[in-house]
Amino acid sequence: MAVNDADQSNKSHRTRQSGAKKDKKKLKKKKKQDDSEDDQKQQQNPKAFAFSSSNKAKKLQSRAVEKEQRRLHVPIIDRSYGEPAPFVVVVQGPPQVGKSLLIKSLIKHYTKQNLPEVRGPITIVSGKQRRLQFVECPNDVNGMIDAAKFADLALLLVDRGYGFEMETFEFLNILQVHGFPKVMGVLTHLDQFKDAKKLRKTKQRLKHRFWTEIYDGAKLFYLSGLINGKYVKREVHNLARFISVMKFQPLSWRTSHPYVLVDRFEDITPSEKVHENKKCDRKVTLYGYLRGCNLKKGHKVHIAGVGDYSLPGISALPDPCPLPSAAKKKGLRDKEKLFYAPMSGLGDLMYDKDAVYININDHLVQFS
Ligand SMILES: Nc1nc2c(ncn2[C@@H]2O[C@H](COP(=O)(O)OP(=O)(O)OP(=O)(O)O)[C@@H](O)[C@H]2O)c(=O)[nH]1
Repeated sequence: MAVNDADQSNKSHRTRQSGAKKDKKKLKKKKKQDDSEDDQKQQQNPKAFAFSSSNKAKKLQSRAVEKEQRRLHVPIIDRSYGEPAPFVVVVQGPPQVGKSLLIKSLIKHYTKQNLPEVRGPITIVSGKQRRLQFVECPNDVNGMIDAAKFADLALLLVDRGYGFEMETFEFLNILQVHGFPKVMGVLTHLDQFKDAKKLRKTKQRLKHRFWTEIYDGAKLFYLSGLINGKYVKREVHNLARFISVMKFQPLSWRTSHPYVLVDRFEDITPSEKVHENKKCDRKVTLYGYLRGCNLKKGHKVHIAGVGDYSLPGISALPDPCPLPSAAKKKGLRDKEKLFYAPMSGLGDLMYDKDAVYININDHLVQFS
């Protein structure tokens, strides 16, 4: 039978209501929709690099904070090799507060030797791996500025009778300029308090004043008075112990610049030249431990309070106060050297550029 194409009426397409074909179609449709949404998003370009999920944002944020903290806590590497130079303990305070007496008491504790007077840096061995150099800070601003540059630990002496004085605040401000070293407070003249309650109150007040100046919990020691003209042994022992185990952080400026704390100097200008002209140019040799980094011949150096000079020469000398282990290794002496204070006139070995001097006590010398 012939059928006219135009007359033919087809059943309209019935979309599948169930079965595999229906699922396939559904998936296809969904995919198409997603793609068009993505296209739309790309076209809109929501803020470039911004997060779209809050979880991701939280993770990113905490990671950034962690990274920053890690950067802040990177240990500063002490690049010095060999034995570390002695740590410098600067004893600072207003006049007559007891600076010399404290240094003498500490030296007595560490070395069992009596120091007649405090002049220049005094080097001692305080432990197997540690040497300390005690310096009394002068009572003028220039002296304080110099001391602030080389101090690894500053002992701030405070007379309880007067409380904190100008000198202490001045010194604290100066310390801030040059990189803050460790700071400890020491209260003296506490024996002048007769009333125990008043003493306790004053201690509290001064402690809180000290904390507001430095930081909450800064260490403050008390020296309760004198026994036979010396501080109480137990208190000095505690203070010495604290200094011996203290951790010193290398300050970044200092580790990148060479500096020397001179513990002895010698004028080597020929005497005829000085006789001829008292104001002639002098040649002076300076002795001390080199800190920071290496120093070279010809370097320009600044001598505090004097001026700028260039170094005509530099030479390494044997350590006048070696650590016990090093002294033993070299097999020079059985007795460990514990003490070196050339300007105060103590110490039994003295190294010069071209000679070594040995001090022998008079009672040990026998003449025949
Ligand atoms: N009663 C009492 N006297 C003390 C105390 N501390 C120090 N002195 C005395 O204070 C005087 C001064 O002590 P020094 O050690 O010479 O003080 P200084 O700070 O070195 O003094 P200058 O170098 O002149 O600034 C000495 O006679 C000490 O005996 C203390 O806690 N109680």
